Amino acid sequence: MTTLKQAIEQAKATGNKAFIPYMMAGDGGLETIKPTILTFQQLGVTAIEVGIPFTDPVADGPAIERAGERALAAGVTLRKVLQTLASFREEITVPLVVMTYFNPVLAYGLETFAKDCVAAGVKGLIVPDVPLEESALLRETLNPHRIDVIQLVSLTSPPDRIARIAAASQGFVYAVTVNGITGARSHFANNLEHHFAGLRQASPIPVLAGFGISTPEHVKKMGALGDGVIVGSAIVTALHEGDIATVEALIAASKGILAKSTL
Ligand SMILES: O=P(O)(O)OC[C@@H](O)[C@@H](O)c1c[nH]c2ccccc12
Repeated sequence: MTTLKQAIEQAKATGNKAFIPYMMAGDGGLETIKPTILTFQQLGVTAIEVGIPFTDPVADGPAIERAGERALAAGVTLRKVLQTLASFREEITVPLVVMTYFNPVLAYGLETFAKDCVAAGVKGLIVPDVPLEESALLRETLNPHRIDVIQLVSLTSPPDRIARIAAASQGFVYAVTVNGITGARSHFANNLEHHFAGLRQASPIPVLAGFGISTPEHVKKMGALGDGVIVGSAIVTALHEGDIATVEALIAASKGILAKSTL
């Protein structure tokens, strides 16, 4: 079974940028999880970020917050999501990354959570409310189960902190491309090239850009800065509206972009 790093390297080897769509698990009911994942796989995504609905999603913008409310109203819980994933585990061909806040994991019990993640095909974890300084416990619990703990780097992190985050992150470094919460943006800061150059130099593992990326043009532009992109709100909104053409166009934009250094 492919690891995150392998999947991202494989995208690169075929001349593509990594593309990781975010889905709010159970937006539309638990039964939508399987068809959504199978659709993403068919469209050639590199990995899938599976969001767990939570009552206090401090890092989430309106589109994802609303999706979370819909999923919670449908009775979706972390346990039910992991059970659902495990039920079609053999059909999952790309690495899954669970995105959740720390509280549901703590309530679940760390060790049980790790075991249930393995049964569900989970290869990575993003917990945005656990800062670098507190992240060792997650790595100690999850690494023996071959699950990567992914760290986020913000635009405002000073160089020494960027270096420490890059050294601690696993699978890839999640480079946040805007200040603030998730959600579509119409433009980005103009010092991103410099930021990414420093980040890539500091990081022994791939660097992926995420936050605000919501059009095929953004995918191309942000993809070229690093090793790939993560797209959340735009995908969540399109899925909710049944607009697969938009999902397809976003993914297609990640194909055939050469890395800047090879141009
Ligand atoms: O929605 P956006 O702006 O495309 O950003 C990706 C993001 O949604 C996804 O990775 C994510 C959803 N919730 C998060 C919380 C923290 C970090 C990342 C996330």
